Amino acid sequence: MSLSETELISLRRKLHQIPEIGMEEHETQALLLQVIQAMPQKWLEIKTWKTAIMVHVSGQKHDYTIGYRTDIDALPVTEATGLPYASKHPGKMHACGHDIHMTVAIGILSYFAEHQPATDLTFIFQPAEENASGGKQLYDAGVLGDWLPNEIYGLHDNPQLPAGTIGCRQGTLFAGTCEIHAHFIGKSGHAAFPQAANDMVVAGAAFVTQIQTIVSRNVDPIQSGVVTLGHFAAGTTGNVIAGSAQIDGTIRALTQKNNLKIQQRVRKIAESIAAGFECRLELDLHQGGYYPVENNPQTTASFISYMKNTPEVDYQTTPPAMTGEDFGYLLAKIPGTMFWLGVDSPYSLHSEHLAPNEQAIQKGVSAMIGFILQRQTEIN
Ligand SMILES: CC(=O)N[C@@H](CCC[C@H](N)C(=O)O)C(=O)O
Repeated sequence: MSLSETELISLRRKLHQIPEIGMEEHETQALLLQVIQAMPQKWLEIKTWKTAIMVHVSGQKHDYTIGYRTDIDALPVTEATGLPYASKHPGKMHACGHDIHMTVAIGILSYFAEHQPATDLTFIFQPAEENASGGKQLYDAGVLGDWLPNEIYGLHDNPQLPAGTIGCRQGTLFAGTCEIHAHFIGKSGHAAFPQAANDMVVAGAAFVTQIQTIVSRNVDPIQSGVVTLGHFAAGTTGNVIAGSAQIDGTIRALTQKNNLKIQQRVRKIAESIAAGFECRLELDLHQGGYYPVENNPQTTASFISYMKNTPEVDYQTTPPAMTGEDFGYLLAKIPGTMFWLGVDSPYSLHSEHLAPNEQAIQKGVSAMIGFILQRQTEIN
């Protein structure tokens, strides 16, 4: 039998209790495998790669494959929801709702394990969306082989939308991101003798200040961009001059062109600060697989048309968001569509208080099963 809403909610709570950081999702992988192996196996084949799981559902015809992807990793966040099924892993939490994502994927898979699809389907349970471009790693490793989908879909939960509402748009849904890791290395010394040291608090502060000009002075104001520096660590105490400053942050832009332009400006400013302050710079600008999430015109037209015209689905066209997703990499390789699933919470993604409304799960499952069935008639 396809999994019921009650069974799905129970699974989601189990997954919620065992959050794991990217590429360490061993317990999560074991639980998902247990659930998948308990489904009818007639049309299923299962492969694993590191902590990923791939499931192939053999359809009535084999000339086309529709893909569905979920991420499975969690964040280094200490949960503060007070829920009875809160995280059992100290300092880790499904604060981005990937437990909801996995459960929706399992719900869709359990339906097609019972009802043979018209075309082949490939389900991808990918690790490390938050930290290590797990989708890119999996794709580049070539492990999908002939299970590589012709088109692919994936969702992200959205606390700002009512539970179960589907949100989508043509074009760019999410920004492309790039991590900034800048290390300025000078010379420490006594606070009383600045002439004998090279103070990296001052160099780092100058970098932080100058970076603020990128979005205001270098990015077309009609377009947009973000440069956030979320971490600055320098020095040890008030009367010792700091010999090093480590500054970390992230770039966000809705086009790859703007992302690269911002990267280039960050590099230029960091290098000029290092030259001006006569210090050493170690700079890592790391984009990995976090390309802008650009929805394909054809698959997205079909997706939006189904969601808009199905009375059981609440649909909203949503604006682009500055969140990132390594699904952007898969969409650069395979046409497809990413969409939002509303989970109605006053707290944002990555908040230690995030408590998604579980009613979204069944609505997401039903909407996606309906869409796959409809899409298969369009393809055949
Ligand atoms: C949906 C979401 O919150 N995604 C993350 C993706 C992280 C990208 C990368 N580690 C970076 O910080 O650039 C996000 O922070 O948007």
